[in-house]
Amino acid sequence: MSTVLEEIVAGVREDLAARQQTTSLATLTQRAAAQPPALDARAALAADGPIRVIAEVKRRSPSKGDLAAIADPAALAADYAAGGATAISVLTEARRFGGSLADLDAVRERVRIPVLRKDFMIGEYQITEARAHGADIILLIVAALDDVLLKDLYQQASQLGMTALIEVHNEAEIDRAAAIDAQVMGVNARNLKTLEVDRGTFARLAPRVPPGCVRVAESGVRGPADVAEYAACGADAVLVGEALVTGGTPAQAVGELINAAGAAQRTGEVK
Ligand SMILES: O=P(O)(O)OC[C@@H](O)[C@@H](O)c1c[nH]c2ccccc12
Repeated sequence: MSTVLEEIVAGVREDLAARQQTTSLATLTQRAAAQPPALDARAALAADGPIRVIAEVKRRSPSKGDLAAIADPAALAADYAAGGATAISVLTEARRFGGSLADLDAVRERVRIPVLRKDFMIGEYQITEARAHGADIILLIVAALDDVLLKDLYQQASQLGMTALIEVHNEAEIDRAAAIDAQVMGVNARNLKTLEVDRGTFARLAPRVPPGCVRVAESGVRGPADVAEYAACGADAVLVGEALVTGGTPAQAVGELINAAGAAQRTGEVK
């Protein structure tokens, strides 16, 4: 039986093949070269402060189904930025998450903070495509890549000036990410093979993340208390989708997450 991750990647592969028929890599390379340089997302995520929030534009998910219609992704991203988000994550996967490159374009045009293209990257075409559409950060999911491809895509992203958020879910994946000298690691509380969420994953794995590497806690944040907990366990940043798109007041919601981490830090909870 195939895992959820394998099923998602199979769909991504088909959609990718269709795009490759309509837009050549040479065209994307030209468009990427015409973009303003990528913003330094690593520095932004490593900056001082209680916690950095990467706020996600997420319409639906394989685990939860429809979350929010998001008719105007750029307006949502602007709200996130106004609330103090450090970066915006835009899901571009269409089949399971309802995203698109058009969403990425719209968000890129509106905000001046780093933008993450959140997708299932399986080849160099998508990395160039991300830069051509103005992304500053790409996601590389260790569980979806072999070591050779992981390293190739990581190097390509670096050459294009982008930051790679390397996503891990267990000890072995942290070691594989460390082997390519990952500078920004995202510990996903959701197992993409089963979609199960375990909020203890970050606390358990954080000590194994190499020092100097920016630590991002991904998924499962229900509200301020969960962010305070992630911050207390040493997260530099949190990546939040569902709680922000279903909350109704995104700018305020982002502010509350940041304040919760700040309050935890002031009362000495942060280790
Ligand atoms: O909606 P949540 O539970 O706040 O999760 C956000 C984000 O971490 C999640 O969307 C995510 C993390 N890694 C991914 C990889 C692919 C697709 C989605 C994801």
